[in-house]
Amino acid sequence: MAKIGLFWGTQTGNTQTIAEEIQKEFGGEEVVALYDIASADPDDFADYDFLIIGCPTWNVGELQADWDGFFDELDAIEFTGKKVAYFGAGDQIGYADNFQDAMGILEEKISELGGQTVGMWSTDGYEHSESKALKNGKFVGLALDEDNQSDLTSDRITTWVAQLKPEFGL
Ligand SMILES: Cc1cc2nc3c(=O)[nH]c(=O)nc-3n(C[C@H](O)[C@H](O)[C@H](O)COP(=O)(O)O)c2cc1C
Repeated sequence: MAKIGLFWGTQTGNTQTIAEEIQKEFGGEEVVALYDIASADPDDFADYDFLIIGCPTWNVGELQADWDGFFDELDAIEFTGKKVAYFGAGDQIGYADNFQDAMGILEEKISELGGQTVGMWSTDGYEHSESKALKNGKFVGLALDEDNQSDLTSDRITTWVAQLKPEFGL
């Protein structure tokens, strides 16, 4: 069974594509199992000590619709003892005051529920002005911008996964 459960939601496909790239970078489906949050069950989370959560920000600072629908179900999940990494898709130019807010909203909630955040990411190379995804001057996870910096995505994923492997103890 895969060691990592990666739960993603998407509106226009970017986050699914990114999730598949992250899976590949970790070594494929034997290492990372993918779940569309639109059809995921809270019990699916119980199978993994290592989780990756992927959510784009929509509607000016909001969760993607399927994550929004799942949000209250998070309360039923035992996150204590789990290491949780986050990634998001956003638009730092079009939504500079709300860049990656969804990643921050999910990280705050899951941390309150006991999850231990790993995979923090530097803000170097970004031009946003405000974000709920910032903690101690860093993004709480991998911030990707397919609208303005898609050329950087592959390298960012490679670097982030290399950072995560030891953080997950893999
Ligand atoms: C109406 C609309 C609202 C958006 N709001 C935000 C936002 O508040 N913050 C942000 O960082 N990106 C925002 N975005 C950008 C999307 O998050 C970005 O295009 C992302 O790649 C979409 O991912 P998806 O294809 O997985 O749904 C918005 C895009 C649209 C069209």
